[in-house]
Amino acid sequence: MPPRTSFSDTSFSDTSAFTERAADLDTQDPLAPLREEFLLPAEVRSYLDGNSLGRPTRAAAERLGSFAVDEWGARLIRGWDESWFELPLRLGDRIAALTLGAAPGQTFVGDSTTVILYKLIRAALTAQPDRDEIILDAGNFPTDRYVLEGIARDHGMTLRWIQPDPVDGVGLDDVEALLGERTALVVLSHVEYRSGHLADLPGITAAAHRHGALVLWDLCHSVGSVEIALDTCGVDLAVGCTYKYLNAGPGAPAFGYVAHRHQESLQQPVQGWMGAADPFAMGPAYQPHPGIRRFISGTPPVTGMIAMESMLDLIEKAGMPAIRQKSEALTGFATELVDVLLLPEGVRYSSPRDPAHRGSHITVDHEDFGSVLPQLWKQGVIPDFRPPHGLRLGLSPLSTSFTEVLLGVETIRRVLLDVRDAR
Ligand SMILES: Cc1ncc(COP(=O)(O)O)c(C=O)c1O
Ligand SMILES: Nc1c(O)cccc1C(=O)C[C@H](N)C(=O)O
Repeated sequence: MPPRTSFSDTSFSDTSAFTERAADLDTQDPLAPLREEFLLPAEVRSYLDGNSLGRPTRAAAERLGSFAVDEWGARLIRGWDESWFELPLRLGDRIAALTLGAAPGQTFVGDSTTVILYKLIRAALTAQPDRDEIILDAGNFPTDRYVLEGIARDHGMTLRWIQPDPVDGVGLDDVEALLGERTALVVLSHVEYRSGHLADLPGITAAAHRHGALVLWDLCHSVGSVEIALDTCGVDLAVGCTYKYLNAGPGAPAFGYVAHRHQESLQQPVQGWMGAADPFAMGPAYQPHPGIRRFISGTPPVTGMIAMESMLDLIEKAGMPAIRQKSEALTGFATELVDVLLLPEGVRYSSPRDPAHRGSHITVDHEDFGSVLPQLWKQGVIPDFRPPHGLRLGLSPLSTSFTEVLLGVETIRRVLLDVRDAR
């Protein structure tokens, strides 16, 4: 029998239909073999949190061990000359080529997302002393908002807040309504961390430029799951974390992107020795390195970068178009399941219904989800929770199967009913 195109004709009692459909989707998935490249511990029955922390690849686990023994252990300080010094820019260029649509020499790896946000925002403002307004949105991730609040406080900037639709996020009109000749910078997330809404990056970037403003995009929830074209769209600045869909491991350093046309004119505020023109000259005064390296500050976190190379290999093998296609299929399947299994139990959507308008996660709401989550984790089903009542299903395209999604949503339904019955 051909796989069903939807569950609209299926009652929950026919769970075999769901199981059969999930199995068919996994069989037909051209990227399914790549899932075996990840560590898949049996007790994790359904991992739905790759947009917080991606699974490790098997190769990363092995690579971390050999790095400790063969490089750190055997080469010691010689490792810096042999490979580590170039790592931030070599990995930056790889991330750029594979996931950002960016030419070489514009992307570096190092620091946390928060610290790079601070450095690039400060650099953008210093370059525009005659502009004193920043556009941001109340739905952005807290670290973005907190960094901007601190900079506004310390440097006399006015924050122009967008109050976005909780599901449909920041729209072009929202930004255009606040743009003006005093706008220095627009700071937004490409994919919204709670709803998963996918912003109109090209349109908003062009609108900001029409008013002479710069744009900084936070790519944490899009890099590695959504196709991005920073150079083509004329993006000025971008930042993204590597521990979500780039599977670089907890606390792995972020990347920063600075378009070539800005590099000479931007001065980043944490001018450390590793961003100097000749770090080991240890000269009397700071002279910035002529290229993207000037945005590095101190010693880059080499150990934290080791794991990401093997994930970049998998992304290179799969290609971002196929990865995005799998992502849309996974979130599309998840919404089909939510429609049949969860909406009847009072669960509500907090994400756009159209896969083209969202990243690789969806959020559903119910007042009991705060109590449901711990039970799910105990049963090896691992989404995460975002206030006030949101269960977030993060579907990493290369490491998530359709069967895993079905198991997850079915378990969410069962635990939700158990929690309700226990009252
Ligand atoms: C949009 C966004 N920005 C930034 C961060 C995190 O910043 P950091 O890596 O500095 O904790 C996250 C979550 O990890 C995020 O979702
Ligand atoms: N980034 C995180 C972290 O470093 C530790 C624990 C959790 C997280 C997160 O999931 C935050 C993430 N950016 C979010 O979208 O909520």
